[in-house]
Amino acid sequence: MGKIVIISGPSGSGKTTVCKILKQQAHVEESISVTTRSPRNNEKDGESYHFVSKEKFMEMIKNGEFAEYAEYCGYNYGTPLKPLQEATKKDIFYLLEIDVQGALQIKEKFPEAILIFLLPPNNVTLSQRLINRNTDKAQDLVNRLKMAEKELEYKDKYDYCVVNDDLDATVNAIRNILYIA
Ligand SMILES: Nc1ncnc2c1ncn2[C@@H]1O[C@H](COP(=O)(O)OP(=O)(O)OP(=O)(O)O)[C@@H](O)[C@H]1O
Repeated sequence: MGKIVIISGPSGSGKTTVCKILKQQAHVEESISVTTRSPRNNEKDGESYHFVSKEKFMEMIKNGEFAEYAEYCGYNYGTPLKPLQEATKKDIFYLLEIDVQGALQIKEKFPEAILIFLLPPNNVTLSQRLINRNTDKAQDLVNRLKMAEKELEYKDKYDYCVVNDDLDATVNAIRNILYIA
């Protein structure tokens, strides 16, 4: 049956980049999270995220529409429950690109979920990648880098840690994990 694969890691560690490549493969699908943050330049509603207002997000919590939800750098993020339940009935890998708080909530509800933590090669490279990405306001960028240190403390709770230095090597490492998991 479907396997839930959670990819976490500090902002800029490469989660989106890696998931985008992984989901090109057959039998790999990705959850679309709901968020109250604004879309980045290249992001379309319903593709990268479902972008909603704070009020709508709170209503969705009240209606039990999330498998997990968390606040990250001042914005809300949640994983829709229904598609996740559907995915577990299909013979696929279902990727969740979520933060450490959300990951642990899912692991509690779905203990068979595979938790992968993506690490940057080092702090300088992480900052450089976020600066080069050029998608965040200066304050958001500072907040994301501050959060990185805290998030790294959770890495030992994960089943696997992968250092995202060379992108191809990272993707191959994750493919290998999924075949053996
Ligand atoms: N292995 C790599 N080598 C060089 N650059 C990379 C690598 N992986 C990702 N990047 C680049 O680093 C930047 C951050 O990657 P990405 O947006 O995937 O991170 P993220 O973890 O999803 O961040 P966020 O949590 O903020 O969404 C992007 O510009 C991406 O192209």
